[in-house]
Amino acid sequence: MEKQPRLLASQLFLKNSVFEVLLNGVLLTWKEIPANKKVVSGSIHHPIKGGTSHSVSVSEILAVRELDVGGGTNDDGRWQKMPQKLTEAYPYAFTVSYVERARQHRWRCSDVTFHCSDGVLRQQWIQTIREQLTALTSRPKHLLVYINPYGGKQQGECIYEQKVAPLFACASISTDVIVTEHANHARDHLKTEAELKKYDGVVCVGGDGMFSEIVHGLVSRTQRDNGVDQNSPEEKLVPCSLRIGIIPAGSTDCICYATVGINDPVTSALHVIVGDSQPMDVCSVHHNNTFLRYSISLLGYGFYGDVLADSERKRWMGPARYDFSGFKTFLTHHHYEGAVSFLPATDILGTPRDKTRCRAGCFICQHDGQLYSGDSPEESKTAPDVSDREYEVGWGVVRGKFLAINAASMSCACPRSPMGLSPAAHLADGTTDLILVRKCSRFNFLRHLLRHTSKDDQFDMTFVEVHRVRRFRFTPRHCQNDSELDLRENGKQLFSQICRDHPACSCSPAYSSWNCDGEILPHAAIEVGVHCQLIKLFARGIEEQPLFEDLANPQCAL
Ligand SMILES: CCCCCCCCCCCCC/C=C/[C@@H](O)[C@H](COP(=O)(O)O)NC(=O)CCCCC
Ligand SMILES: Nc1ncnc2c1ncn2[C@@H]1O[C@H](COP(=O)(O)OP(=O)(O)O)[C@@H](O)[C@H]1O
Ligand SMILES: [Ca+2]
Repeated sequence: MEKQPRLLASQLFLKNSVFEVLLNGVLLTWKEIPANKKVVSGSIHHPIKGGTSHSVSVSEILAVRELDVGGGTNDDGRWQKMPQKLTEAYPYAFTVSYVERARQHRWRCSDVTFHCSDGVLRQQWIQTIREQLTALTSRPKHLLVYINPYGGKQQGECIYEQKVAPLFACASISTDVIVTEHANHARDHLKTEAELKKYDGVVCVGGDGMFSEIVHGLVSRTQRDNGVDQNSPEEKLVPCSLRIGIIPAGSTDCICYATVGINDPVTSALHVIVGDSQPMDVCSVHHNNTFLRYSISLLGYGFYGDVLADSERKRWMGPARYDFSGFKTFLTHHHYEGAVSFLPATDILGTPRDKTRCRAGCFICQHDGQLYSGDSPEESKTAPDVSDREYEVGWGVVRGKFLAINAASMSCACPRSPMGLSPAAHLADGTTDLILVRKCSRFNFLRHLLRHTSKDDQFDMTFVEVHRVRRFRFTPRHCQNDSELDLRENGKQLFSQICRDHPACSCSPAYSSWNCDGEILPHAAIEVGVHCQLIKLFARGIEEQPLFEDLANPQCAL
């Protein structure tokens, strides 16, 4: 028979008042007892009306610890200031640390200290709370942490030491920390060396590029361990068992923002500690049956590829490099010619034009994720050659000149674009939103881009189309074969020569690059497939905000 959680109810002191404190296995509640209704002996629960009350889910309690009232410090060594009368009459105290929700999806760690006159009662409380925390099996106990010291504003180590490590210690999580020494250090360590069995998860301190390293390391390791060939675009990949936590310390941090709702290291650390789990789709990118990269957020050709290529040369500017290169790329207004063929996701709930958003516990992700087993008839269809594609059942093809070709496997919301590139995209539905922006005037493109920063619909424009797809391919007009890279290099030289000779020329180069989660891909011709729920994050998706956030405090729900 399943063991029932112990129910505990006592009258305990908190800040000069008596509180009725109740622990029932799901919630810890404390409610102030009006002065005329006190039952001082009380370990029996009496429902009492009136007074302030608080309620915390046991799943959001971080830790409980004894407080040494006499010495004035708790077992963290932190100084506790307490009224003398209280410490004399009720010398036994314990502190509960728990998650408190603040504004805009921010989480904070709060402490509440209860006092009593009986040492046995205090032990009973501490032990019972610890038992209930131990029963929460989804919580990590041992984590492998990678810090990129050069991401974003180069604050990764400091953010981790000051904001995150103390919280992990408070929650009794042990860590092995690696500060990376070069690009791909984390990826290669995960791929070949790391003793993954020792850990309950991996934590990444950095930006989207660093997260991408961790994903590449974990996914490649999992495929190798399971004998799966990543070079085959049709291969069904094996999901990774370890969850990944992101402590945002990069420039865009869009994966953190779109899965938590805010880029805040403390909030992210708390999501790791409570053991949240959010499945995520991953796109695989291939060229000529050779694996290139995985993408979790944005795969962008044209505008976002050019912004990235330009911004990489300006890393010294920090996150501001994207604003500079974004503006410059907008002015250059290059377009690129090619054919995009895609396999629409027809069997799913949801479209890219929906008004509903992917939120914590998303029904569409649950429904579409289950439906997508990888064996569906659509999935087994291979991409035909581009010349045949319009005639192939199920596949669509669009040819033309594009300012941007973007595939957003999730909303790609970030502080620059709070709704994201595809506001209705889902984290774990097995699809990506393919956004095609055809050549248009600078003015119209600016209107489209500006809509990324507002609530207006960026797809409601004649030169923009969006498709929710399972697979797609891009073939640039001027090359359809293996020698693409050579052509590309020669083409660049040729083009720059022509443009040097004709400075006023407004023609576009033949190729852009792909921006793959902030990393540049060298090939223009790619084939992309979505792998539903291949990885899991220590996150839960963005929580719905209370209707009147200013007034509503979910901690005071009683
Ligand atoms: C001229 C007005 C332009 C206004 C456009 C604003 C739209 C911004 C949308 C940003 C979407 C970002 C998608 C996420 C991409 C990241 O993976 C990538 C790498 O991040 P990180 O490793 O943390 O540096 N970031 C980018 O590619 C930056 C794109 C910024 C474009 C202005
Ligand atoms: N120690 C290191 N030195 C140099 N580059 C690194 C190091 N560790 C990781 N990187 C690389 O830095 C790049 C950017 O990292 P990221 O954390 O995403 O910062 P940002 O958001 O500023 O781009 C990634 O491509 C990653 O591979
Ligand atoms: Ca998706």
